[in-house]
Amino acid sequence: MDYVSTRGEAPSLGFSDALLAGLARDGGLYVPREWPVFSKKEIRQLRGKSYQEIAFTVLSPFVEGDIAPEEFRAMIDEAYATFRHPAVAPLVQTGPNAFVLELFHGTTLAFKDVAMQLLARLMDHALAARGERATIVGATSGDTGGAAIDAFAGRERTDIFILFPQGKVSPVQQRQMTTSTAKNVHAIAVKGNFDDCQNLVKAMFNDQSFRDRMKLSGVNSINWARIMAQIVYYFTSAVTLGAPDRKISFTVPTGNFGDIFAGYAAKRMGLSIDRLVIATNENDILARTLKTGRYEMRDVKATTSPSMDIQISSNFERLLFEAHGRDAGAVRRAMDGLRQSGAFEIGEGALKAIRREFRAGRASEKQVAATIRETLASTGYLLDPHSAIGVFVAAKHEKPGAPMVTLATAHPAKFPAAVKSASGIDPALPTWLADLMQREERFDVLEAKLDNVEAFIGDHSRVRG
Ligand SMILES: Cc1ncc(COP(=O)(O)O)c(C=O)c1O
Ligand SMILES: N[C@@H](CCOP(=O)(O)O)C(=O)O
Repeated sequence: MDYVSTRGEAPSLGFSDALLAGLARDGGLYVPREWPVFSKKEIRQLRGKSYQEIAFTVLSPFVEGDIAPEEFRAMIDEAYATFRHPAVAPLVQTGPNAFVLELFHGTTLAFKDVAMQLLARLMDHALAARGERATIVGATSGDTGGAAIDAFAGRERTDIFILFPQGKVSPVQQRQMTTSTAKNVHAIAVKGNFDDCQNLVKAMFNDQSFRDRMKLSGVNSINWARIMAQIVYYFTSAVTLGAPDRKISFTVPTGNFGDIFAGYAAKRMGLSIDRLVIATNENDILARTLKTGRYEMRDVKATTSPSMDIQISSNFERLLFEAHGRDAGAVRRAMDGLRQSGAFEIGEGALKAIRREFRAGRASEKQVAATIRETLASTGYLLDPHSAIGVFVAAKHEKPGAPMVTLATAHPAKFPAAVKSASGIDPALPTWLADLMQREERFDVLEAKLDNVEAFIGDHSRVRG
């Protein structure tokens, strides 16, 4: 399988090169040249299989020609052995047709662990094969950073630099990033918001000489391998609920559009998905875009779901590419508009294509708190604020008799203040993190300026240009 850039001006690459590249050299995002498609019979055969077996079957076409099957299987087994639940991503029924898909049984209690544990192993494998090292950079609104630091800590071939917005992540999220004792880990508090952090990461990738000198690689969902790994749980949950002989809908708490784009990919691969519902918090740029056809940035509001406090939703670019029939010129024009004026219009045809596949809704801060409280009262289930946004929006898009799965993207203990204020319950961290808040912190604070961040990374990375 090879990968093409959404902006059409970078060379197409094989899997491992796309993995190490992160962002394409033309600023675009890599997508597979074509979607592998599974027949109904092949999907039916996934029933009753383990998460690891399904991951191997579903993901193999994406790495074919690049990674030997037995090596890929070993990476999958090792990655998911870090999960604390035998099913990796169990389904929990919360209503007659309502389910939550728990994606928070990994080491850092958010869905990011699912992809990040595999990504770290894939990168080690690709770097070892080339005898190279890499400097990993990532931007986080709270969860990607912790998951990446956990997955890459102590790895010989990589140094990792995570930019998080100072004062805008939960205390648990911050500690997960700042208490690592591994020498290859660097947590950086940026004086700005998540979009500033993400812009800095993209700017470093677009600075070709810095990129080459530092051998930059990325762990955000701009990296195709992140999306790829997230496709698996749509398959595992859908076949459990009767796919391919029944259509399943999914509601996804959405920020950077990576998780829901993985659902779209699963559908393109033949999975019988009915509705794909985008759920946003008060930073509702995606819900507004679906309604009006205009993607228009506004100021970011701080909410109780900080991981979704995002305006520049990176993976929407991958959807635009598909919705425009893979016309890279149309994507370039939209992205130029976004850079120049903070907005772009989606043409009628593309908008129609997007609306055919997606619905969207938003939850206000009051609605999030009420959903946490009411779900607890009616089912005994305690949601984190991000998952609560999903459950609130899902309820508005359920169809009688059709299963609706909401992705539960984080454990409530990552956001104890918001959960306690909504429900009265103080959710406890699991035993392996019980002393997290007593661990010593280590991080640097930098202005949101490209020169400062590049100088810091240049001084601290073991990759020397
Ligand atoms: C807990 C949680 N829920 C939802 C999201 C949104 O996911 P995505 O950015 O893939 O849309 C994030 C951050 O990405 C998150 O950390
Ligand atoms: N919500 C994310 C933001 C970054 O998203 P990513 O999926 O592109 O890595 C976070 O928690 O950091």
